[in-house]
Amino acid sequence: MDASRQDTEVDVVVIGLGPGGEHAATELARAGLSVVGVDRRLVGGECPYFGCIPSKMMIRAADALAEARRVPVLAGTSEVTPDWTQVADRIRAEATDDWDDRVAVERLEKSGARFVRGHARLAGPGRVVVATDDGEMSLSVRRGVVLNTGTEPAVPPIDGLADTPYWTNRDVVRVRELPTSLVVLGGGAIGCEIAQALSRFGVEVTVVEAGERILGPEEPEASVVVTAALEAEGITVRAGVGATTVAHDGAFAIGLQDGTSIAAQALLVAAGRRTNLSDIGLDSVGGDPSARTIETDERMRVAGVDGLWAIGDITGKGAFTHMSMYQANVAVRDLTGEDGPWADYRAVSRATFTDPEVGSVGMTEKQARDAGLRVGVGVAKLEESSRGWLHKAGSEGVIKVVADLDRDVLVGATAVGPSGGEIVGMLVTAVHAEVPLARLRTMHYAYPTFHRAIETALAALPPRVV
Ligand SMILES: Cc1cc2nc3c(=O)[nH]c(=O)nc-3n(C[C@H](O)[C@H](O)[C@H](O)COP(=O)(O)OP(=O)(O)OC[C@H]3O[C@@H](n4cnc5c(N)ncnc54)[C@H](O)[C@@H]3O)c2cc1C
Ligand SMILES: NC(=O)c1ccc[n+]([C@@H]2O[C@H](COP(=O)([O-])OP(=O)(O)OC[C@H]3O[C@@H](n4cnc5c(N)ncnc54)[C@H](O)[C@@H]3O)[C@@H](O)[C@H]2O)c1
Repeated sequence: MDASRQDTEVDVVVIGLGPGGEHAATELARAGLSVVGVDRRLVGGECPYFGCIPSKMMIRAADALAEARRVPVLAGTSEVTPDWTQVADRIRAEATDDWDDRVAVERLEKSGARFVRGHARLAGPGRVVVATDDGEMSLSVRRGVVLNTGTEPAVPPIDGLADTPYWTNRDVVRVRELPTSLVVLGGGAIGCEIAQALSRFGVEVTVVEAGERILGPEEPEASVVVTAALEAEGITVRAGVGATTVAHDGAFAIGLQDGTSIAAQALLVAAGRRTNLSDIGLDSVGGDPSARTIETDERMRVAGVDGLWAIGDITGKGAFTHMSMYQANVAVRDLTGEDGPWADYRAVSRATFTDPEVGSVGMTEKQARDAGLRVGVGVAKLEESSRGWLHKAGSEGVIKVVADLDRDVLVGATAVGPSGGEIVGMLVTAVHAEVPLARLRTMHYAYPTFHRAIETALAALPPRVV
């Protein structure tokens, strides 16, 4: 069938069905709008098939190994024999259906939305063209287009790299046989999480980070603790040095800026993401196809373009699944005529699932100082808390709170340690709801919990400036 003759009229087209796009299409259809959702790959996007879910399955398994290896410190002896087959099988069977999105497509269609697989692009105001296997489909849009086109792995222009069989996150989640050695290029969230998981399965891992420290966007205290933890497990962390050459001749040889070279059986490129904005026809509506991110207002409307919304990683507000879903809800409220609440980014939270885990919310100390706030900082070491001392093996961590001393509220916080991403939860509430410091200092903190160290960090804050 030649689909080019079709010219379907719909209320909303969602281009890209990452977590936010899938959610928005579903909710808009449930609200009674006629919706077409388009994806050129898999419904659900990066998170369920190549990102959060398979990587966290690796991490869950790797953490079980690490915990078993801690038995000799606390409870006797243990013998651990890692088997990657279980992880590879679980990723196929439980997470990705072997990278088949049939269930997600059915779920979407059940909501009343129509799904089209193909590459979509804007073709002027109120018009979307989709290139499908059956030809071109033209859609005329009454209410609006929601962009949720997400990202691709960014591959740095390193001499020789493009010609080698390097991995990105999309390859490593499919690995059935682990290599004996691995270089991870990039010490961000992806690099650190995967490096530690594979190392715990016996792979010899080196992390190469061009920036001065791994987990650069987090507080420096978090980088210090995580670097020490990775190194204690035998991972080599080479921070402050970029790769200049890559060659492959059976094995990889990675040349670094300082003249040294690392040999490894596999190479994972985890050097950031490239947003999918260049090939979606932004110029046809007056947008900039060369932009790295797309500017949106508090309702997720694209600045300066009528009838266009954008959500998810492409908005540059935090490349997280929960951000994509949050923004989807905002866009749905706007498209269905609700009166907010609109997007608020004061208390964006995130968790990096290394062990120790890094949970954080709001501003770092540097961001708060750069914003001109009168900043106070309180720090407590987790291993010095009662729970940390009891926990013993694997108790390293830190709680850091960042206060605006003029307003007497927290504007940011970081919890590094066992379950750091869970501990930070109460601090997310404190930042979001602007709970006065006096209240936080005088509430109950159960003994002996990890979160009780928050009370110690708060006590270390300087007094309010009046
Ligand atoms: C290894 C890894 C681990 C991660 N772990 C976490 C985590 O633990 N927690 C967390 O919150 N986040 C995590 N993330 C980030 C998370 O995956 C993303 O933030 C999340 O997927 C949201 O992305 P998105 O909604 O912007 O779109 P994406 O998930 O990137 O999806 C975009 C979709 O748009 C489609 N598309 C693009 N262009 C077009 C077009 N022109 N036409 C049709 N379709 C198109 C793509 O095929 C894709 O399906 C991780 C990412 C990676 C890579
Ligand atoms: N737990 C989570 O929430 C989670 C987990 C993984 C990914 N993510 C999201 O996915 C996004 C992408 O993750 P990422 O880790 O790829 O990106 P990132 O931008 O966080 O980190 C990439 C790192 O690679 C380094 N780098 C860049 N070029 C390099 C080079 N040539 N040599 C050496 N180092 C180089 C950068 O300095 C940076 O530290 C993140 O922004 C994050 O929001 C979230």
